Amino acid sequence: EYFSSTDSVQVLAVAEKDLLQWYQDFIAAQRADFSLYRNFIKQIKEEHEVATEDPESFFGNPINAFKLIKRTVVDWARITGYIQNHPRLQALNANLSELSEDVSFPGTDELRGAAKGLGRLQTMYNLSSIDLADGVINDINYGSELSIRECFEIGCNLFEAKEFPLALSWLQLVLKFMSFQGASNDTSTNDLESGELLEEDKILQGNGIDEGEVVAKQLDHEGDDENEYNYANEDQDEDGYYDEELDVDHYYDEEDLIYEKRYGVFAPLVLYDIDEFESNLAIQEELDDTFESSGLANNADMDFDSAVTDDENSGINFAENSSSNNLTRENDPAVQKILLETLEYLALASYELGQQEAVSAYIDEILKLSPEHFFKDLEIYMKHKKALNLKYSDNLSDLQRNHWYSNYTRLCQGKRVPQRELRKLKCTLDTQNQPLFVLAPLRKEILHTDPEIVMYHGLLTDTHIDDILDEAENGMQRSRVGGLTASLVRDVRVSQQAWLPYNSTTMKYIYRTVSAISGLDLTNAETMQVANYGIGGQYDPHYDYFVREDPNSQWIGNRIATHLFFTSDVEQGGYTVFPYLNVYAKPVKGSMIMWYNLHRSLDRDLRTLHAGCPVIKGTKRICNVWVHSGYQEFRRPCDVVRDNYKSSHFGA
Ligand SMILES: O=C(O)CCC(=O)C(=O)O
Ligand SMILES: [Fe+2]
Repeated sequence: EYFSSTDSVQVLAVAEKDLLQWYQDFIAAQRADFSLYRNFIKQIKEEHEVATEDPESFFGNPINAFKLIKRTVVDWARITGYIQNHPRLQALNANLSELSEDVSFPGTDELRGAAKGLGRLQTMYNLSSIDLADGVINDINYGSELSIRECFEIGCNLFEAKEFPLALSWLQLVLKFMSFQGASNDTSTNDLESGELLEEDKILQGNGIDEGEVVAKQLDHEGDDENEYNYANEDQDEDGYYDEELDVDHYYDEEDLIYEKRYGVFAPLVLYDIDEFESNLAIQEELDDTFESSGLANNADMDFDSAVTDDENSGINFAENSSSNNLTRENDPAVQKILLETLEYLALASYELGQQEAVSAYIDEILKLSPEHFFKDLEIYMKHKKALNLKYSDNLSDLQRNHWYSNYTRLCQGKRVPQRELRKLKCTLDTQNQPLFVLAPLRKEILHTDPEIVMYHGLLTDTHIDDILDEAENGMQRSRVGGLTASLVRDVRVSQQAWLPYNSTTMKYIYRTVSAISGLDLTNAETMQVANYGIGGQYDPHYDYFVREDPNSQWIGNRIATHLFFTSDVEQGGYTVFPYLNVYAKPVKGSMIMWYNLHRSLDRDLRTLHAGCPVIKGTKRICNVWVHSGYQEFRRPCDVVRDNYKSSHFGA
């Protein structure tokens, strides 16, 4: 579960650094080998060219005859042995499997989850796809743009998640970025130029600039000037590297092919698309078979010296080729493939939304690109099938259908409906008649009066919070919702959580503080829940009390009160909101919100519906102390009259 927690994303980033280093070293070493093989083979090939002119005379020369025999006995055997033993690849594989034991790499679900997280943010905060693609979140430019490929991935994943309008907006962006003037009717502009097309592909296509540099540097260290020369120049020759006729060249092509694949080098770890993975695997296997070689360390022993010396064919045409790296190439199969897939998704998403004309327009474009595309038949089907004509409301989620939904989103955006009552709200310093607070009075902010929702500021210091995080670190798991038996991982709550008992010094401090503030008996409190929310992390509107109480619960009675600590600030988003009460609270590190979930009569207070809004930027950390109603008879006695009438007309 990576998308739901910033902490785990950071773990992944650390793991990726390892991957980066390993592959970089691996590639550098492979390339160094390649140049040795190539030079060796080139030299032999030249000999054969001479030999074919007059074989009899050539091999009639005892020196030539000796060289041939020496090569077959010594050199070819060495190369073969070198290639067949494979410590480098074995070492890489060992590293990889060790890493995947430590870190569970994300899969397709996680990618989908992350895309949905972004989509949730867009819906909640009216963030346009084009702004996000430009790295702009709520008018703040964070300078991290999305590439076309990333926009494409978001679009596809949102489509698969049935978020059709959002999927459309992303895929239309892809079309626009590709400067495709087809069926897209969106006319807004974007900073991205088509020249920036498929930025990853540029890298993945193995133009090799970086790797070449790396190797050149490495060889520089080793003082191997010849090799460095070959290396630095190798990048310059984009297609084929060397004489086309040389068989060895196809190794390079294959190597490049691997990079060209979307997740080429990561294929064994990131299973994105099974077909793609399989074809990568096939290429990888072929490559492995070919280069079952021993490590670079053995190079010194090999007798390739003569072959390494000259290489007059390398290093030409640098300037020419660098301009052909521009990926706007219309006929580039990678570009065509994305374009086609984008159009396919656009046609399907439009179809789902009943946008019949758009469907036809997209299919026309598809057939222009690929006349035999199977959408040919689908077009007839789609044209003849009655337009779905879904209304806007047909696409609303259950959540969006709630009558409080607009309050919810408004509050999440930090906006309240103006109300007379708001004027009664105030901030006070309060000792609560507790000796604990005489010297350091509580800084109370009343957010709502009936039911009372109070925010207490500055309760936890950074040290307390660090202690809590340390204690919770090992127990974090994706949050589950649901009472009784069903405890499900659902999108309703996207966060990670752990539970802490009141044992340590800091936890005892929390226990004392909460009992002093609320006056409740904490012997009937749940252990403290620690949670953190990452990208799009949130908690849909809900009640903290249990609708059906668990007869086997270890706690007596329902959750009478919630104490919600904020243990981080949040850069953007992540407010706690009460849709019925027109209340929002912006998280402030070290503060706590407290409210009662039950009326004094212990009936459920339906007004306490609340939510954790999606985090837009940053990490949100909270802790919950839920106290149950048992033992509180003297702490919070009942009124004479039942007071549940106050909320009986609320509720979904
Ligand atoms: O994250 C929030 O602001 C609310 C959390 C919450 O309501 C809960 O954990 O029950
Ligand atoms: Fe809650």
